[in-house]
Amino acid sequence: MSESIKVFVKIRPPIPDENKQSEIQKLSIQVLDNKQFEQQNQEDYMPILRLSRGLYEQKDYSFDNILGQNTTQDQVFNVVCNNLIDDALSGINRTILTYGQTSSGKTYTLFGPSSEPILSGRGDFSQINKTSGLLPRVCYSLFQQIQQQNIQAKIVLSYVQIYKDDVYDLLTQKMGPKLQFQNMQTPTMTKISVTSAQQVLQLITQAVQQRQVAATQMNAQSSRSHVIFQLHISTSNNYQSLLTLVDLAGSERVNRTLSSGERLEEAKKINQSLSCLGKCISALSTHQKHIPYRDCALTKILAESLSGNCRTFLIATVCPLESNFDESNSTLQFAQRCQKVTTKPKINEHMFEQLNKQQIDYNTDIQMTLKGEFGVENNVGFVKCQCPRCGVNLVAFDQDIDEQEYYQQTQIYDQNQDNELNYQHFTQNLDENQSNQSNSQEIIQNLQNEVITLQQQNQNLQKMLDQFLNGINTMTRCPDTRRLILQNINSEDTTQQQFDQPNTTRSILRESELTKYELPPPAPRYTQNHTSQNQVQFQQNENDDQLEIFAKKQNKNLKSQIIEEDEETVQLSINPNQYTNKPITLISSNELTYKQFQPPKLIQLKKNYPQVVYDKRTKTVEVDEQ
Ligand SMILES: Nc1ncnc2c1ncn2[C@@H]1O[C@H](COP(=O)(O)OP(=O)(O)OP(=O)(O)O)[C@@H](O)[C@H]1O
Repeated sequence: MSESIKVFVKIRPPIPDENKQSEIQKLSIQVLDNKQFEQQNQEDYMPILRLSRGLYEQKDYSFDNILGQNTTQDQVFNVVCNNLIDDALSGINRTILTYGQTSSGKTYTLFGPSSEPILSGRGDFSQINKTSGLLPRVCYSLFQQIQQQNIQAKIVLSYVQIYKDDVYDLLTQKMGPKLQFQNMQTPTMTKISVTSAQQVLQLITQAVQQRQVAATQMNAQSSRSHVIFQLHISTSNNYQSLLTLVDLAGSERVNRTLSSGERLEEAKKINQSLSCLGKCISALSTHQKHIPYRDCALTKILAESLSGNCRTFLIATVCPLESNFDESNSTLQFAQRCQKVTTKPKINEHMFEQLNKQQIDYNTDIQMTLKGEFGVENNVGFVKCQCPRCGVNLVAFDQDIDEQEYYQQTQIYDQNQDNELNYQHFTQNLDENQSNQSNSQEIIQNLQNEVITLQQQNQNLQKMLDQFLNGINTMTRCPDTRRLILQNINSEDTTQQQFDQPNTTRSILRESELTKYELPPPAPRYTQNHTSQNQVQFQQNENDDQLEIFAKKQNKNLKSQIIEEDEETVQLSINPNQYTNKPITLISSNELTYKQFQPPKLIQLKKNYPQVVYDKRTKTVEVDEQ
């Protein structure tokens, strides 16, 4: 599963020189809303750091954790290395990088102050001091946990520095030749099997002399090389992991460090390699296809930590004074980009090989005894042997090897490695695309479900519309009234119509809908039969109740007279002169005191008395003119 690089910011306290300056310089970094350490490992908590210069220049950043000026080395270890050893012993690769401007406290964070025994070579490194950095703490913690968990582990140490873009072994007695890359990412470095924290620290201390450190204007002990410390761990539980701690050389503005000569050359190379690292991080954070790992030795070695099978943490170190505003800002921007980079840590398993070599004494100078095989291969002499300490197979070819051919072979090899790495990235991208695709499918599925729900709602609305239209039919038989209602419906929709369809079409639709839903004429409940020219017979429909019929013409009472009324028949007479060609409605009215009558009845009407319609709702009978 992919996860983002975790980023911590460590603010160095002012150091003695700066203390004098800080009387005239303001501090530029402020931590807003920083919780207590116990609360800081909560997943969703991101403390905020405010960087400011003067009154108006202000930038806020948030990170996984911010380690303020007063944070002790112990607290740094607890926060940054939380679960680190558990991970390493259960097959998960872990990397910690320190990044920041020169003199911001990277070496201090990782190793401790320059007086620390592993840096000075003096004193007792067989115990942890208050100021000891992460590296000795990790070593002690690792071996302690192995002992507590009662597991067997084979641990192999490698320790290299990258100086002016060349890789040098730090586990050899004196600075040897630069190392070649045996593949795209790994130089052919010495690996020493170790069995205790003290042993590791002793080897580290021996390497101090070789580390490229020099005084600059900004740091009396400035690292002029990137240092990479690695422990290759394999356990009897059949897990295998790589623990990497990197102390990067600090970026420096030459006009501030006032470097010249050799220091200037070093500074250029340091800045160049940090810029390569920055480009890789930019490309990774914006999901570019090509990541320029091959541009420098540092990024070649860190490729796996930056995007591959590794859980990676970055500690961005910053100086507190306002005079460092620009450098701190650029460090924090880099750190922010790192938060967008993801790696894919996984559990690495392998068959554990029992340690069967006799214990080798490392306390004295390391002497290698090589026993090997000599021979000639493709006209080139070689010697093959195995390192008695770590069991690594070594092959050395005769110097006469055709350099051109060797160079070409290396190029092809590197190219293959490149392709392999690009292929890995391609498959990673493919994985991401596939997961995006499955997300899209999920979205489509949700949309389809929504469509189904909407269709159902639509059906319900359609039913309601049917009922409504039926209602209209039932309420009024009068075509004019219906038209009026429809017009009203249409006029309510006028705004919608502008976007929808022309008014006429809508009307037609409504009319046709109405026609579609028109029921067989419900009224009169008394079917009208012309029994003679001026006589209408009403016959009660089945299941209908009794009906009261009164006559009214517009608002005037109809001056009709009951001609005859018996059980079966009512006959009305209407004055022909008064009511010819006018609509006549038979309604309930007190003025005409009809009693209920049982159908069928006869109503005597004018001869061209046209249509009689009974309106169920108003309980009236309408008489339309023809
Ligand atoms: N947390 C701290 N407490 C006290 N002093 C510190 C702290 N962090 C750093 N320092 C001091 O600040 C100075 C610079 O620190 P350090 O050498 O670790 O910086 P750096 O980032 O590694 O620099 P460079 O990139 O030049 O190697 C040293 O004197 C160191 O002792």
